[in-house]
Amino acid sequence: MTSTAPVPTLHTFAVRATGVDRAFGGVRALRDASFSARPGEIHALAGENGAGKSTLIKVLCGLVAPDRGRVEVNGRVATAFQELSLLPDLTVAENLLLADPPRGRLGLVRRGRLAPEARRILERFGVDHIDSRAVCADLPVSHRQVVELVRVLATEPRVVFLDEPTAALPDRQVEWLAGHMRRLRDEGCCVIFTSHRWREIERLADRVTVMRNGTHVATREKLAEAEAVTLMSGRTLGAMYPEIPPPATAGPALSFSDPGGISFDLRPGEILGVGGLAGQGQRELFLTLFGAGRPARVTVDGRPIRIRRPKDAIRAGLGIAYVPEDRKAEGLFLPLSVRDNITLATLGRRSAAGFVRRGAERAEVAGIVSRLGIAGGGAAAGTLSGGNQQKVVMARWLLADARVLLLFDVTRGVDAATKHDLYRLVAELARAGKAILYYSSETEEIAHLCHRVLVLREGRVAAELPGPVRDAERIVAAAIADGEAHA
Ligand SMILES: Nc1ncnc2c1ncn2[C@@H]1O[C@H](COP(=O)(O)OP(=O)(O)OP(=O)(O)O)[C@@H](O)[C@H]1O
Repeated sequence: MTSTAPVPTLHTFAVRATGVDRAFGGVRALRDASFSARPGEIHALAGENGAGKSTLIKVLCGLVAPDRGRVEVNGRVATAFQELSLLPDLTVAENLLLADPPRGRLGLVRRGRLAPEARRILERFGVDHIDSRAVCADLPVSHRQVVELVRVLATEPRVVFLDEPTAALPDRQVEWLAGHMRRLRDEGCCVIFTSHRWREIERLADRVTVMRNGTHVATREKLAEAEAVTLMSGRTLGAMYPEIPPPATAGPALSFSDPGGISFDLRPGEILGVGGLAGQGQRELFLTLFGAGRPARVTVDGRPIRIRRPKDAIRAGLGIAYVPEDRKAEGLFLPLSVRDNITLATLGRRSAAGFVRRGAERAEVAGIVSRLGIAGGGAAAGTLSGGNQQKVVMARWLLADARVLLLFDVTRGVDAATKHDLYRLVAELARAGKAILYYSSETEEIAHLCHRVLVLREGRVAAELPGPVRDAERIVAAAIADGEAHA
């Protein structure tokens, strides 16, 4: 039978949501949200923390039912989530083949075939350095993330959702993932991903959709970062990076000398960046200084101190803020209010004479809370978004006696507007005379925020660059150039 009816335009979209509402209890995660993505494109979803990106993905892949509105999908869908969905007690092979294990003639699972089959898949994706027999819980987070991605990509889907796929990946694996995203796109697959790193969106996405407050704001092929930030936050933020005040000329607040190959002095008001390719000893340096690594000797304000446990570091006036890999807030007392969390660090000081000066303290905290745009001073810290919790952790140091701050990847997984606020907080801490050691998995930040940058390679200082470096490529070049010189 022939028909002259026009061919239905089934393939103009791979997924489409129209007028979707979804609430969780009292929280309206999606409000009249619409979205559409095509086959053969990489489409980024951008928005602040809590804008509704993950919820939209969950609605589109059928994991969460919309309260209202329509969802249409063309083809097989695969999704990799932020919270890894691997079963931790199972091996890599079991996780990879869970949905479709190799079976014998009687339909029984051939356990002996699991590991070799999984190894073939890992080889196909160029990541056979990961042992298919390893138990997932024993793998580093970055490897678990790679396994999660391989599990998703290996199903040859027509639509792929990747919810912050790069947040736990080192640079090299980001390149690996980018390659596979492009390959899938070129094969006609629709690849949808979320990220808080604008450079990644710029580099990878054919189109970007911005969400704010659970709703669609714009979909564009080209979008400059400044406009994106305005669209995401609903406010004009001005320059992304603040002016960094000059450091004091006073003697060092901290001197560290490690026979292993890292030595530095850190002056009051100075922001010293720790850069280099991922995994070159940056984390170990921070852990050592915080008393959670190998024992170290440092000099703080001229006093030699031995650091063997975190208590030694805190007594010596070292404060640490970082985002742990599993993204659960540490260093905060979640049931206590924001205000109490900020003042906690100073209780010892204020009650030295037997009194806590509540009034003065309250005024000081109110000033900080409003200056830094921290939401809900009286609310329990546990109810804040990750980015706002991070602000509270750092705001504490403004009041506290800590003289040296160890800021380790404090902006990871945080949206652009909150990053903007955190950068200002870093500048303010420096202005208040705190000596700051700063690491970020985004080299861009180190390039803009730091007075000086130590470039690490294999646990040693490979180069020292005067800052602000501004051009992140120069830090990467210094890390690599030195590597070649040593090769
Ligand atoms: N299962 C749930 N129960 C209660 N509230 C939820 C649930 N899932 C999401 N929310 C709320 O819905 C809102 C949107 O969350 P969603 O995770 O979709 O945002 P997002 O844009 O993905 O944020 P992020 O960038 O931080 O991952 C937030 O206020 C969040 O707290």
